[in-house]
Amino acid sequence: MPGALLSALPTIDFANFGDGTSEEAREIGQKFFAACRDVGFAYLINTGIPQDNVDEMFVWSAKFFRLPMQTKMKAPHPPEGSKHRGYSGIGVEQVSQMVFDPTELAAIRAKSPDFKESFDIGSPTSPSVENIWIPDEDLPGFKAYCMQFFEICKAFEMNKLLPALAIGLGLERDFFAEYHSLGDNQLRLLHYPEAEAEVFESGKKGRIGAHTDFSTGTLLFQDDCGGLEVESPHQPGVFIPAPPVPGAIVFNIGDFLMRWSNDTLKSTLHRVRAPPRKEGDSGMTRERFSIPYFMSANKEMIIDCLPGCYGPDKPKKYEPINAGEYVNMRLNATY
Ligand SMILES: O=C(O)CCC(=O)C(=O)O
Ligand SMILES: [Fe+2]
Repeated sequence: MPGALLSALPTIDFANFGDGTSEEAREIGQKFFAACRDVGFAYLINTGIPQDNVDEMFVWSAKFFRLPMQTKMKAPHPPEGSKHRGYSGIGVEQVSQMVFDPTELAAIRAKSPDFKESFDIGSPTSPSVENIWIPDEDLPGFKAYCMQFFEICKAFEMNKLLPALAIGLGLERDFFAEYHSLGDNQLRLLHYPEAEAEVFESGKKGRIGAHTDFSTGTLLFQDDCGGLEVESPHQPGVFIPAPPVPGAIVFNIGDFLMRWSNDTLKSTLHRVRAPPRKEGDSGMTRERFSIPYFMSANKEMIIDCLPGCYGPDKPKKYEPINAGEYVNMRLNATY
């Protein structure tokens, strides 16, 4: 029973969600909504995403990151943060929390660089940004599998996840569909290399600093290394472990949906730390792989406060905003 292994985060079981029209589906939606409102994070189980596909994506990710640097650099991430595609080497991206001032950003980067490398992939039909691939002969099959996995995530998003959220919010099952119809999402392969435990303990290097995600929500697949932590909903500044659970996907709300919901749903701070040393360790902290899939609204959509999230007792806190402008503003601050 996976539930017994989980941390303080709630678990949402999609087994009986079906097409989202049954009474059981309504209950799943309500439970999911409560998790997004109270914690902003949940483990999702029985999503219908086959574990074999997830495992295979991790195999491809490891093959990609093991390529020589000069091969990975055939698909370099452009300097603009908003063109979030291709390979970023160690130290290129520094996650920061709502800091937009260049001097302040430079100071954060210099202090404790996120020790990770990443490869970003978007929809092949994205109207705004094109994918950047290494030549297929350098890793035959890689591009095809990434695209297949992207579609697997998108199917779960469109057929189950967004409908469950809509139902939980008391909206029509398909409410979010037109806002996310273009699937302008981002699949990100992440690799945190191994290093001496001491460099993490002394703060010379970090894995990923505390941050919130920008967009609607994130599906996060992690390997068995551990180290993901989520800010406690009850104690600000206290982080609770979100350990890997076989077969479960971590889900979290992003800032965009928090704003859209008039702060009803929570975009919660999270970070990745090196797992603590264990007796008999060699003094090296092992490498870690993870694969977030960020779900975004179509860039041209203007979003105003979600129906049901405002009223006489809860006035609208935010002006309507264009989805693309919002996300670009956030992305440009990370490069
Ligand atoms: O590597 C992880 O588990 C977390 C990654 C993450 O939070 C992110 O990329 O936004
Ligand atoms: Fe994140």
